[in-house]
Amino acid sequence: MLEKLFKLKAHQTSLKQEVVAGLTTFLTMAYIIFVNPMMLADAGMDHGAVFVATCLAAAIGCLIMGIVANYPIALAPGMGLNAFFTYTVVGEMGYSWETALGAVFLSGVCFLVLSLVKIREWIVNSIPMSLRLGIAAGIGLFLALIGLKSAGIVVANPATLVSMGDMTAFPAVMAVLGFFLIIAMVHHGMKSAVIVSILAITVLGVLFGDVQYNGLMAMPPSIAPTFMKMDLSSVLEISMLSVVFALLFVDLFDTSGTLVAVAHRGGFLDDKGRLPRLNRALTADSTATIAGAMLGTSTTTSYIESTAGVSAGGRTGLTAVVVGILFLLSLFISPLAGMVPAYATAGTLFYVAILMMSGLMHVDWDDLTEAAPVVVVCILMPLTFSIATGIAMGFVAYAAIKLLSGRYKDLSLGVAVLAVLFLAKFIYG
Ligand SMILES: Nc1ncnc2[nH]cnc12
Repeated sequence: MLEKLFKLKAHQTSLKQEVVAGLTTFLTMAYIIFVNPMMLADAGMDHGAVFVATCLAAAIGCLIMGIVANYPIALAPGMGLNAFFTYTVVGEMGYSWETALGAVFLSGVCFLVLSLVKIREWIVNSIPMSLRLGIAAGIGLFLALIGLKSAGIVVANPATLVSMGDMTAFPAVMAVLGFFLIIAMVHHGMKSAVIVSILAITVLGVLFGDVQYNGLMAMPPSIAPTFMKMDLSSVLEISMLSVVFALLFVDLFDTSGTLVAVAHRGGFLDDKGRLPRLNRALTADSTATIAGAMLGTSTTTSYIESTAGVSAGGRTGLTAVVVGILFLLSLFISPLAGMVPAYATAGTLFYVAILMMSGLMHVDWDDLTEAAPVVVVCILMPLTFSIATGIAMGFVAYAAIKLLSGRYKDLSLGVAVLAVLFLAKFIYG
């Protein structure tokens, strides 16, 4: 049956190879089980319920991707997208988390429709590569800042805006240690580096009496506080539509970039550089977002960490199915998830920042008209504490710079229209 469903022989793989690949991918992305509930709890959501929603949304995404699209690509609620949900939509714009979940739901439905009618490809292709790279890197810097702030390493300063916190305080020391541990372990090829670092720092927290030990395993907590709590009543307001648009937009870039990167690593692209069964992969992605919003989590997306499993030999959807099953089993480790302190995951955020910034090497730094908008996005995204603002400023900068430099041919209609819309939003609010 496995052979019929996943065509293991045709993909020159075996059950054992796929299970090892699935375990590898899971270990590299399992940090989301700890980070996501912590991040969404900042938006006022129930930690236990989000923990369950995170595991279930990831499992649903992985199982659909594996069984329907037959790709070794795993999904989970995305970093960056969860920060946008908590700090921009709820924190800055003041919407309730229920309304924000409604916006996630609607963005998932729009993504599904766009994928089915193939407009998605046109939108993504009309965005210049430099802006796509800049957006990924900017999200990375944004995550790094969140990590530094949560560990007390970067603190507010009325004179200079920000400055260094108390580096001898326990959380700061632990965060730095966790980060160094990850880098050293990754350097030595340890696939489980991130999760080992999170657990090691949590154990130190318990040993030093900073974290209370609550046990490791238990029946899953109730999902009732977030299940079907999304509120769709205000998502049709004009200001909310821009949130839906931003969520859709960020997910669009995120997913496209991730799918291409993973497919590239696995050799799944055809001779024209296209991904076969792309629509099935996108359908899995958007369906998982819709299911995640109903369960109680921010946007679910394809994970770049899937490249770890592909490097370990994962070639078919069976890898993703193994990851999905492991996320289901994770439902039983909620006491451990509840114990992990913020400083144990701060190093992880910084590490993800490094992964997301690596694309900057492909920017044409000799062409100022390409490099300048990239830097605008990268700097403004963390400093305005908003992914959406960073993206919008990048588009405006790109269009203005290309126009003033006389490089009209580089300016596609899509970018020009978006730049005008973003500019209007800055002016009229
Ligand atoms: N938003 C995201 N996109 C791709 N891979 C990720 N890994 C963690 N967050 C991710």
